[in-house]
Parts: sequence; structure tokens; C-alpha cells
Amino acid sequence: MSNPLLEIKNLKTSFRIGEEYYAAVDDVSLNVNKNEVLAIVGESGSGKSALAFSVMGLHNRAKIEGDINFKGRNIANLPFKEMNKFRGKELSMIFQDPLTALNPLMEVGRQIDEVLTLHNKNMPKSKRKNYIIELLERVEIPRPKHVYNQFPHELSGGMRQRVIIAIAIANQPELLIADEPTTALDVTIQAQILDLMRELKDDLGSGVILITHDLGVVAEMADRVAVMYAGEIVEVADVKTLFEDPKHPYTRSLLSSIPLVDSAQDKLHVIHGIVPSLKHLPRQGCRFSARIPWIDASAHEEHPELHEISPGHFVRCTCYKHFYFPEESKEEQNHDTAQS
Ligand SMILES: Nc1ncnc2c1ncn2[C@@H]1O[C@H](COP(=O)(O)OP(=O)(O)OP(=O)(O)O)[C@@H](O)[C@H]1O
Repeated sequence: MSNPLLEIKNLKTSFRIGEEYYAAVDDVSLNVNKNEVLAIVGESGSGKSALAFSVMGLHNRAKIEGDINFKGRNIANLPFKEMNKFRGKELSMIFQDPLTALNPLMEVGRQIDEVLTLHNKNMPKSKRKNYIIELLERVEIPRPKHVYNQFPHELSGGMRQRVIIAIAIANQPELLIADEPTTALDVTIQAQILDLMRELKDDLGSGVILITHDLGVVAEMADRVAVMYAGEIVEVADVKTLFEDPKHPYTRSLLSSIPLVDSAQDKLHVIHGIVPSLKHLPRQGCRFSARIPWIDASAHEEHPELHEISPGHFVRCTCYKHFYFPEESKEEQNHDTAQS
């Protein structure tokens, strides 16, 4: 097997609250290959952004343990300056909110130029300008020469997000992290931005970590999916397997909480409760158990592990074998149990 572009091993990212550190990312191991989109899904507070920011080295006050191997080099805890050699060049991030990610006081062209110059000190100004205009064209911004001199507030939300993408790909990164890249956009613009990201990924051959809580985006974009709950990965599978044969109760709950147009699904399941706050995350046993109280305690492992139940399909805790939705009738449950 070829070496992964990114290999995260036993990553633990902890924030200090009062006198103690609490892990928001707790012993996470994941790989991303070249030309692959790995989606990370989970509710708000599950640790997705903390994971992404750890890879980008943007958590200067968190405690980071474990390894983040990028092209074979461990970049966890690199000094900020050293990390800057990678950031914006080989590693790049698309942020959720284009208004806060852009400098409101600087023209679009100059903002892209800054990132470009940082890593291409010898490129002459005229060449840079041409390249930036090509980049704006590449992300399908109409009248790129005009937009070059515009300020972010003069552009629509969709256009601003295209500028963010242009900045992120300016130096042709090998790994691109997109944190909720379309959440702030309306649905038609979302689809255009997703199309664009897919095209760019194919052109650049980059690996992509796509962070989202939107399973529609996952179905559209991802090759593989990691489901995160309370700081842990609870299931990993290729996208087809995850949608057709989800196992973990949390994955199943997420999937059955969204309406699917072309499915025979007739009941939507509501996931009760919320991800507990960092200080109150359960650290013992199955972290999801409190949200499925109708499942007998004996179904959970004492120290839940990721089990590889088929090649490339990992599930944490054996409780998946005993899970059913309370809405399901006894008959359905018995039928399911007999089949599994
Ligand atoms: N700088 C910080 N200091 C303290 N706690 C933090 C910090 N950043 C995140 N957290 C906590 O860590 C946990 C995980 O947060 P994170 O933002 O990674 O979740 P998320 O899954 O990305 O959620 P969202 O989808 O809302 O961005 C949350 O409980 C959050 O409050």
C-alpha cells in the first residue's frame, strides 16, 4: 500500500478549562490519501474543527499529543514559524464564513497576492497579477480583472467563498481542509461550490478533509467518511458502505434523522439530547450510551474499541449489534436480529 499523504495517529487535542485539560479530540487515528476526500461528520461540539485546527497547527493554546504525519514528517507541535512553511502552501484550509475569513479592508487581489508572495518570493509582480486573475477565472468569478480590485463587502456570499477557495488553492496545496465550506451559502450556490471543489481536487490531485454536518454534502463529495462523536471516531467506511450499511447507533441516528427523497424510509428518528460540553463529556465506556438509554447497558463494551467488521469498515463498541430505534416495533426488531 502506498504511504498516506496524512497519517494522524492517536491524536489528542485538549483545552484548558480552569485547572484541568479536557480532550476535545480523544485518541483519533485517521489517514488521508492523495486525491481522496475524507469527510468528517458529526453534530456540533463533536470535535471536528478541533481536529482540523490541530492539523493546521492553529491551536496555539491547546495541548496536542500524538502524531500528525504529513508526507512522512510529524508536524504536530511544530513551532508556529516552522508551520508557516507548510500552511498556505502544502496545507491549506477553506473556512466556513467567508466574511470573517477575508480582510474587509483589503482588495481581493491583494489578499490573494499576500498568500502567493509568502511562498513565491521570487515571482515578479506582473506575473503574480496575471496568475491571480487566472485563479479568479479558475474559481469561476466573472469579470476577474474588475473583482481583483474590489473589497469583500462588494461581493455576494457565493463570490466571497470562491475568493476563499482561490486563496486556499493559490499555492496548489497537497492537502486541503474544508471546514463547513458551504454552510453559509444558499442551496444553489452550495451546489456550484461543491462542483468547483470536486473539479479542483481532480485537477490538483490533492487530498481533502471535508468537515460538515450535512450528510447531503457527504454523499455528493466524499470517498470515505469518518463519523465523530464526543471527540472519538465511532465509525469509518467508504461512502457507499456508510450510507447503505451504517452500523454504529450514532451513524444510524444521523442518517435516519434526515429525510431521503428516494427511499422507502417512512419514519424520521430524532436524536435526543446534545453532545455534552467538553467538561462533561463521558470518558468511560461507550460515549453514546446516554443518548440511547433504551439499549441495555450490557450491550456496550467497557473499553469500546474500533472493530474492523469488513475491510476498511470500522465501528466502535459492540452495542451496534444490539441497537434498534425505539420507534421500531418489536416485530421489526426481531426480524432484524434474526437477519444479522
Ligand atoms: N479554544 C477552545 N477552548 C475550550 N474549548 C474549546 C475550544 N475550542 C473548542 N472547544 C470545545 O471543544 C469541543 C469540540 O469543539 P469543535 O469546535 O471542535 O466541535 P465541532 O464538531 O467542530 O462543532 P461545530 O460543528 O459547531 O464547529 C466543544 O465542546 C467546544 O466547546
